Amino acid sequence: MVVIENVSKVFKSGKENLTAVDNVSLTVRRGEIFAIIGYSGAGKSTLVRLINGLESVSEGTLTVAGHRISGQKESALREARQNIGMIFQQFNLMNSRTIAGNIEFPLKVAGWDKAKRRARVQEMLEFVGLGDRAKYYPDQLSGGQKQRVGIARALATSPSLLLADESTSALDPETTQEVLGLLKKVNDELGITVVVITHEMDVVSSIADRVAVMEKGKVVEMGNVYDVFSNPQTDVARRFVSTTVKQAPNAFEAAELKRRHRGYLVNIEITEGNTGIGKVLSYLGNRGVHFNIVQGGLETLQGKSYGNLTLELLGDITSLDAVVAELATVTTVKEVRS
Ligand SMILES: Nc1ncnc2c1ncn2[C@@H]1O[C@H](COP(=O)(O)OP(=O)(O)OP(=O)(O)O)[C@@H](O)[C@H]1O
Repeated sequence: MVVIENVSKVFKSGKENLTAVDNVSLTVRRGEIFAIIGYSGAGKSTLVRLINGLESVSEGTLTVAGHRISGQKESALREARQNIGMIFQQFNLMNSRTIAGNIEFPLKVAGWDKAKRRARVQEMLEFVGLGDRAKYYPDQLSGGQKQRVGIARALATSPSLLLADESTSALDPETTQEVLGLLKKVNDELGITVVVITHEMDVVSSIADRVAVMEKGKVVEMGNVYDVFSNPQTDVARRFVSTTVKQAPNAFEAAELKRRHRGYLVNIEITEGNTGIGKVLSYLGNRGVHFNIVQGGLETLQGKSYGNLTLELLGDITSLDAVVAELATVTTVKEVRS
């Protein structure tokens, strides 16, 4: 759906060059929800603006649904953009128009006749759950409702791609989940490909199929959401994971744990695959070893768990060594050291 090949964007200001997007290559597949996550300044918004042609690429090629975006003139871009809907953090609704008027606007621009416009507006209002709000004005709606209008407006002309740039960042956690639920419905029921730009791990874990992690203009990790976040390879991905799941003890926590527990402390990784952990732990008693769970965190992504547990193992040295060796055959085991 979106094919980005070796794309860079360099902003020039005076003698300074700033590379906002640095040699990025990625493919968003038709029908998926693809997340781009990164901290402020990573280049996410610039990448989205390159996808819809609001910024021109400095290098590389970019196509959306087979339409070339890079290197095109404004007239060709206008046509390509009809296939792309976009929603924004601040909703960008026109306050002087009713909700129906906002949703109708892109249909007017696209030249739809009045009867068709009316029917489509009502259809979209029903789809986003605002069937009874047609005559309201944006100021009379909550943030979540405004974003629903934004989604209805973006989808009115039936694009095949929806770009959501920090679309839930201005919303509280509960409303965020409602809007994410609606984006999932857009994807499931209408088959629209969704690209979500975010700095929030929860957004990715709630709805995305695949993710690209951006840092300093580059994509530093990319893949299936579960694979990337259950086994992060870069510091930036690990930082995102740590916002949702407690990590293995750091040096300070390890010292504190050692002060409070006299047993042998080990941290084990939990992933969906290693069902063998339970088996090993359930036989510990037979070896004269007991355990306490003293710290840890578990999370579910795409219906699969990942995380880690810190265990205090109690028993004689030889049995402990044997147990640790056995655990090491089914998962990653690290001694907790201060
Ligand atoms: N029009 C512009 N002119 C000059 N520099 C720009 C322009 N747009 C973005 N930049 C710079 O490019 C870099 C990437 O910005 P971008 O907005 O794409 O990042 P981001 O990951 O979306 O962050 P945020 O969430 O804060 O918007 C930043 O250093 C920013 O200052």
